[in-house]
Amino acid sequence: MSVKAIKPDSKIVLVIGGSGFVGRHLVEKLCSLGYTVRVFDLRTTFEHEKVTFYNGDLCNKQDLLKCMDNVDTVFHCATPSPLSNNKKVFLRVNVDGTKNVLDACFEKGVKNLILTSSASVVYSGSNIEHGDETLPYAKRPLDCYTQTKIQQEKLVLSANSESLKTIALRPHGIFGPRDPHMLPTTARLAAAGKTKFIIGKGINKVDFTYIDNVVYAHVLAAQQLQQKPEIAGNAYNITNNEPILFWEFMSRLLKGLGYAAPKYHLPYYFIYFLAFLVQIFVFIVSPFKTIRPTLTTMTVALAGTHHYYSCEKAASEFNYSPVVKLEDAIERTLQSVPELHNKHAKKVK
Ligand SMILES: NC(=O)c1ccc[n+]([C@@H]2O[C@H](COP(=O)([O-])OP(=O)(O)OC[C@H]3O[C@@H](n4cnc5c(N)ncnc54)[C@H](O)[C@@H]3O)[C@@H](O)[C@H]2O)c1
Ligand SMILES: CC(C)CCC[C@@H](C)[C@H]1CC[C@H]2C3=C(CC[C@]12C)[C@@]1(C)CC[C@H](O)[C@@](C)(C(=O)O)[C@@H]1CC3
Repeated sequence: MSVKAIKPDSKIVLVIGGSGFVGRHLVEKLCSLGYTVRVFDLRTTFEHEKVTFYNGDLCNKQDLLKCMDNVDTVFHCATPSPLSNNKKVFLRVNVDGTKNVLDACFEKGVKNLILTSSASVVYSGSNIEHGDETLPYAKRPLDCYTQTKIQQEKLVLSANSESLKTIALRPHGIFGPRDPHMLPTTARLAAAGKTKFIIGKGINKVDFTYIDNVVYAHVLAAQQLQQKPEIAGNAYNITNNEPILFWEFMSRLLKGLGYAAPKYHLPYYFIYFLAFLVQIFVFIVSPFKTIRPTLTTMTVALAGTHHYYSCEKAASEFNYSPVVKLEDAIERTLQSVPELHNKHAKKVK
């Protein structure tokens, strides 16, 4: 089963957050398949002759209603930056904003809503090995991003109905060209000399998901929601199906960027406690100054524990399987970094 091209301009789709990393890759794929694509976002970050851009705030339902006439399917992939540290904004966008998206979908007769959720909605900092969708939502999420992603997913899945089919896709550790989070943060930390250390023993395995596989899953799910109503109302893990040692993956990126791989080990619980103290300090000064630390209990836990997931449910219920293997994905990602283009071009198959 693969994603299908459609009769050109026979279906109108809306990508909320379409100017972002996942959103833009999704928009480009949908256009290539013949969809009429609209983008709703706070900002416009690119031009495309086949795309109609609507600038607005999904927290303002009137803004949303303006772009939803005759829309068949909505892809909701808007979020404040996961590494920002603003609880109010997360609650406002991921929870109140998602309520607006659902209300607008019902008002405008949208048939399908695909939410880009996150595998971390079941992660509270303990090891997860081959975790499937039966795992409960994290009772104590490590940050307000994750807390609001849980609330968001619950809202979307409980809205599933005869008139609006909803589905939540849970990618994990998305990377690829134009990623604004993982690679740039890694490069910034490396440039500051902060990537000499391995947090913990370095034996924790994690999932990373190449952007083309995430986009493929979104289109596949959207194309099957109507034919397979049984998949509606469900959440599905979406990964590369190739769990890798976190520090091996990071070392590949760092060496690809021209930096040395981390080599000195730091005790995991010591760094976790340090991160906890940093967060207390950030909270104390927050009335006076907003600080966005990279060292948080969430990022330390992600760097020091197992967190990889099973995609068997997506494979069996809507035939998902990754279209780009991890090795190729890493090379393509490094090749996409302008200053590294020539160095990696020859390696890409
Ligand atoms: N990047 C990852 O590793 C990852 C992993 C799993 C899930 N996700 C999920 O994928 C989705 C996309 O993430 P991304 O990495 O592309 O993020 P991103 O920051 O690149 O894009 C998010 C987009 O949402 C827009 N947005 C934010 N607030 C808005 C508002 N109030 N109104 C309208 N638009 C608004 C932003 O302008 C931005 O263009 C998110 O739902 C995220 O939770 C991301
Ligand atoms: C050498 C350094 C330790 C490198 C630091 C890399 C770090 C910036 C990334 C490593 C794992 C990434 C990650 C997300 C953001 C960037 C990292 C922390 C993530 C929190 C982004 C939001 C997603 O929804 C996420 C929670 C998910 O489940 O995919 C991400 C988890 C991994």
